[in-house]
Amino acid sequence: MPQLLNWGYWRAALAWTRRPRFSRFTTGHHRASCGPGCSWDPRARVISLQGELDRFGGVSVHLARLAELDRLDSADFQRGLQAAIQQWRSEGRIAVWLHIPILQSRFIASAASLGFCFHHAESDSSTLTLWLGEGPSRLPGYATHQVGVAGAVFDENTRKILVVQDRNKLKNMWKFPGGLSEPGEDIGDTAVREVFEETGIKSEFRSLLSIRQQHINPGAFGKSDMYIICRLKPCSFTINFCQHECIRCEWMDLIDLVRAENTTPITSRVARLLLYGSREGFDKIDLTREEFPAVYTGLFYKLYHKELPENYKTMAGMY
Ligand SMILES: NC(=O)C1=CN([C@@H]2O[C@H](COP(=O)(O)OP(=O)(O)OC[C@H]3O[C@@H](n4cnc5c(N)ncnc54)[C@H](O)[C@@H]3O)[C@@H](O)[C@H]2O)C=CC1
Ligand SMILES: [Mg+2]
Repeated sequence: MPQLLNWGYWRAALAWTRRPRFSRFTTGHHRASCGPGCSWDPRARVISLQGELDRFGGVSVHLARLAELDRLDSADFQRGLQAAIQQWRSEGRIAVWLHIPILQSRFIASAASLGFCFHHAESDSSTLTLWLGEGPSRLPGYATHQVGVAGAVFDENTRKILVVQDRNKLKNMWKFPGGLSEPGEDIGDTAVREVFEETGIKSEFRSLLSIRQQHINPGAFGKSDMYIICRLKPCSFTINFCQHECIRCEWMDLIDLVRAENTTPITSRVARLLLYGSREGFDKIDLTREEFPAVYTGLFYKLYHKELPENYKTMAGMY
């Protein structure tokens, strides 16, 4: 948890010369509260931010918490930020994280001229960083991969597998239906959702079969791409495929997909993996899923690995 510092600590964190246009602050000689995370002291003629100190010794500044932000011009902001940086340096802070609401993006150029760089952006804000510590920056980067998930829906009774041909890319190439994971979505849930959206087939997660990692992927805006294929069990069989995304969709004999030439290498390899699993037992190919509580956060996560025999899980009487 970042430590919230008291007002006095950050009194000089961001200051600019008071201007007459802030007339509502010209009377009174007490500190007026002007919103969460920000205080105004008419005597000191400064605006102070409630900076947050993180556990690594960096400082986070949320401009959204600064009152009168709409009326602050870029030059005043830059002067205030410069003074604050000096202060943080003298206090031995290692980095500054500056969170800027999209409507206040005019401050980005001011910050950049003082050495800040983009760290990441969300739909409504950007985050810039400035390294103040010794040597090159040790700040972690932002997201490095996108995650795509496909569902290999295999019907053990008919030995048929569900395949599609994309409308927009890989035309005439058979592949498994799938798509990009939503933020916070489990891998198996992405596979089930994407299969249903693209083909109309309902299914259940069974296991994780393969992971492909590819760098500098044009479809991932030049970032890395993780493409995960799951084994799914069908719960319905009537195809009603999405005309926007697919030009063909069918239940194909698994052996035909294994022999097919108009397919991607990854689809072909996973078809062979499924053939092996269906003949020798899926335990040979499945990475199964189990949920655990996270030690530090108390949240839950999923762990995927080859099935571990029950006596090895408990280790009862094993020593
Ligand atoms: N090796 C294989 O068999 C294949 C693997 N993949 C992997 O699957 C994952 C993504 O699957 P998708 O089916 O593509 O995702 P998806 O099912 O989430 O569809 C993405 C949608 O966004 C649209 N789209 C993408 N870029 C666009 C742009 N610049 N402008 C407008 N619309 C755009 C597409 O037309 C599609 O409708 C990735 O991980 C990718 O690497 C995708 C195709 C084949
Ligand atoms: Mg798709």
